Amino acid sequence: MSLKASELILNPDGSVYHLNLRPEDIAQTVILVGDPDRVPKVSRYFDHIELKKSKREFSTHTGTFKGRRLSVVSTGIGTDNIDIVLNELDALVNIDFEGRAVRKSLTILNLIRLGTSGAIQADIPADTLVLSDLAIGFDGLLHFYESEAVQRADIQYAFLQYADWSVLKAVPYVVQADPELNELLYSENMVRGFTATHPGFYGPQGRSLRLMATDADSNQTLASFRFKNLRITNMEMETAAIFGLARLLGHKAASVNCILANRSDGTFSPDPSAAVDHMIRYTLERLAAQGT
Ligand SMILES: O=P(O)(O)O[C@H]1O[C@H](CO)[C@@H](O)[C@H]1O
Ligand SMILES: O=c1cc[nH]c(=O)[nH]1
Repeated sequence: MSLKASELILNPDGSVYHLNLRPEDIAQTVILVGDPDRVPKVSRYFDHIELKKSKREFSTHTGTFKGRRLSVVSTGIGTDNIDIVLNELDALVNIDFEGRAVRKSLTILNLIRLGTSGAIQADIPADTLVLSDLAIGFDGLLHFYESEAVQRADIQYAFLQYADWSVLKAVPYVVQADPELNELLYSENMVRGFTATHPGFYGPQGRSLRLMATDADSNQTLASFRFKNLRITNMEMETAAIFGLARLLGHKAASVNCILANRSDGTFSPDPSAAVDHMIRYTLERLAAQGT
């Protein structure tokens, strides 16, 4: 069945609507960063850059690192943007734009988020690299898709009961990283994490400037939750949607987050740009060493 012009939206040059990319523009391994200014901070380590394109907050560089083709794409902030980026990256590899039809043979992308995040546990200091095994999404995005099969209902219901969750908020969903990609990225100096993905930076993450949050203790509630030996480690604004949509679309996803703030003791990284640079160099070397 042909996808209508209103559903698969293509620009006059044949590129996909928001990302402004054509199928040949992306590599099979894509690094996702929130901040468009982080894209050149990744690609400056490439052997060479073959493509630079951008539109709105979505900036893409494609090139090679130690001979391996990689793309780095900025998502901007939030899971609403992740919905666009994951659907359009998938369309680039799995939909034939000329025939406007899903391809018979599907391509699996490796999607690796390199983000910044706040820790909620006292023993995870600023500058730590957290590799997320799981994520809990408080944004509700995944519930707009048929997604029960990829949700960890056991953890979700335990959390709902524990937190006495208000029905006025979206039902949290728990989703997993790709275990193979995580093994490839992991080393002992990282912390394995269970990442909370919020639909905002202030109220949803327990910050109050002039507006009061409905639950002033929400970070403590999250930090105290236990499921078997699991605890929620850190919070940011994209990982759960990346894990959930990647699983639904058949891609592999991982999320490495550099801890900038520790919300438990109120500290902040003394040198955030050095911490982010360390995360970038670590991940690139890891990908090159493992041949992904
Ligand atoms: O540094 P990035 O990747 O943007 O990630 C974090 O930083 C932003 C908030 O400052 C949110 O996008 C959050 O997830
Ligand atoms: O506290 C923080 C730090 C970075 N990003 C977030 O979303 N929260």
